[in-house]
Amino acid sequence: MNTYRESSKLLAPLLGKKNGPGLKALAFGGKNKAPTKAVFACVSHTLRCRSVIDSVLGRVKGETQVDVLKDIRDRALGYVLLYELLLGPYKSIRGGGGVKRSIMKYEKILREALSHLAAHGDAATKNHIETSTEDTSNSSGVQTSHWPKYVRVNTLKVSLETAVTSAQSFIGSDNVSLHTALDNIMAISPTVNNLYEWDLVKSGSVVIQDLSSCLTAAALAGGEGSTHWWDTPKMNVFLDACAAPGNKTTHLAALVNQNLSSSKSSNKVVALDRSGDRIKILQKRVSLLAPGGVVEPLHLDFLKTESNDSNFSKLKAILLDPSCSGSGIVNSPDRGGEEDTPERLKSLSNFQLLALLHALSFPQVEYVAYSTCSMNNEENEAVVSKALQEVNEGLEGGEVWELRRPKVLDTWTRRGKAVEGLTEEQANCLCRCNPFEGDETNGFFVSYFVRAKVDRNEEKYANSVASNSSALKVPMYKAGMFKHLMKGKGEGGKKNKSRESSDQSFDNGGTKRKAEESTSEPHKSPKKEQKKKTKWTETSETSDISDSKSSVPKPPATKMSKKAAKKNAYKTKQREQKLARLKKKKAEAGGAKN
Ligand SMILES: C[S@@+](CC[C@H](N)C(=O)[O-])C[C@H]1O[C@@H](n2cnc3c(N)ncnc32)[C@H](O)[C@@H]1O
Repeated sequence: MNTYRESSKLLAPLLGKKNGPGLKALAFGGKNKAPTKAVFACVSHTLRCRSVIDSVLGRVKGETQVDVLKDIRDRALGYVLLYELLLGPYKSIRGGGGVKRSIMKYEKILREALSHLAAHGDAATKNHIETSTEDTSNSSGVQTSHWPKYVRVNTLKVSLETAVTSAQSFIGSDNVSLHTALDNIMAISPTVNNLYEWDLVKSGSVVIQDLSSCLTAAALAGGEGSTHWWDTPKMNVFLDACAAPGNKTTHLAALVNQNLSSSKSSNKVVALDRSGDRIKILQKRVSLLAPGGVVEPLHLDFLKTESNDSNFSKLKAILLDPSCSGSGIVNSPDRGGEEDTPERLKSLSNFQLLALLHALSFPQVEYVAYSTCSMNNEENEAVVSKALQEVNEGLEGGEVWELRRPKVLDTWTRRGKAVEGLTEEQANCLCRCNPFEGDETNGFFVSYFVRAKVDRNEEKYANSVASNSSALKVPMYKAGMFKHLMKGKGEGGKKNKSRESSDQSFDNGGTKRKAEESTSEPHKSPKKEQKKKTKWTETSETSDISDSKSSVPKPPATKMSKKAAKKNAYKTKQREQKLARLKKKKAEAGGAKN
């Protein structure tokens, strides 16, 4: 469902009429299906703030002769989006579309008009503006308004230094810091509202992306620390198995193509998604963020891929960020009131396990990173534990998949849980983010697997943030460091006036996600659940995901000696047994859909 469109449908008859049925009567009194909680809330807030929106539009017209809604046919949608942009909990429009673009052209003058009314308007207007921004907690109950906004520097297009200098001049040095967790991530003051107007955002040179969503590609590319196994003369291929809208894909492409030795050819990320609509979004993002062939989008079901596919001959590593419950996403009201039922979780975790086992079954693959933006053990540690157990049963000859602590995330403090089947040591290899316990990110989970034949490298990894910070004279981010800038704007002040979201969906992509896509959260639910899910886009970007019927991965054909052939026959038998188990699981997974 598309929340903005649904809201505009409900709002339209209420905008024109003075004497007609009210919102509740329209919403719940007719023959139509009752609106979702999110749609009802959106319309009721828009109606409550309508007089403020009209005053803003009036002032803009008076001052600049611009009629913001003039070219917008669906006026109700215009009001909904204006409410979201100026007065809603996130002060931004999630998702993309033509109406958003028409409105965003005037964002600056609209905000100026609102500020003027907040300072000089009549008492009723001031009261409306104030009360609309008072509650800074979102539907999950987590206070996010003090979180920094995370900006990933897209090193395929711009250097960190250029991005920092540009940020300092666009939004002011006081608002800019480098996050200490990873290289090339800026933490921007939450008081900054106009990131989408920044040239570097528009050109894709930097990406607004939640820090948590940057962990997966970082783990895969930097798991072995600064020993970059992918910096070989020949191209290495990475697979992003569930890639759309492409935040992690483009991040990975940037990571594995930076600081390459001069004789090195580019590395490539093959990006799969089984949703036709979503792969189109990914293609758009790739052309902006990672042009030049370093990403190859493919509309394919990962579960139906085979390891001997010609696309995968140079494949070494897989990033797997499959559909999940999204229970870690706290800065999106889409989550409001949604319950993860046991059936839904079971279906999701079955699919996640299948996908992870499939990734681990590619004989040429040596590294796998598996992540979700879920808080549930069932989708995280339990999947990892079952996958390890299952995959290693079928392997022989000293080969074993093992969990490793990604070196690039060595200093990350929140670790995984030692659920059944995992030791404390293994749990310590896993990374989690928990906004309910104070982390300033969405909830997230990352695991990193390595084929044990790969030599251990005990090098201690240290990222470059400290040296970048001193070279560029930009501070390193410390939790709460922007609080003094928020006096009177959020929970730091007496009244909670700002509830800027960290805007990270695209990851919460770009699609959260964001520039356009970044805002239409890519996550994820099984097909039947998807109907219930809220999409904050003007145009529905539905998934065409069909029931996954995975085909069995086949080992690649190779020439071999008699001994090797015998060994291979044994391996094949083992693999067949494993695949039979997989198939059985899959049959049990049944309706496990996106
Ligand atoms: C959580 S989203 C991925 C978000 C993405 N990694 C990012 O950071 O932008 C999961 C994606 O997996 C896709 N998907 C689900 N099942 C799939 C399958 N069997 N094969 C390929 N893609 C699949 C969904 O369409 C969805 O786009």
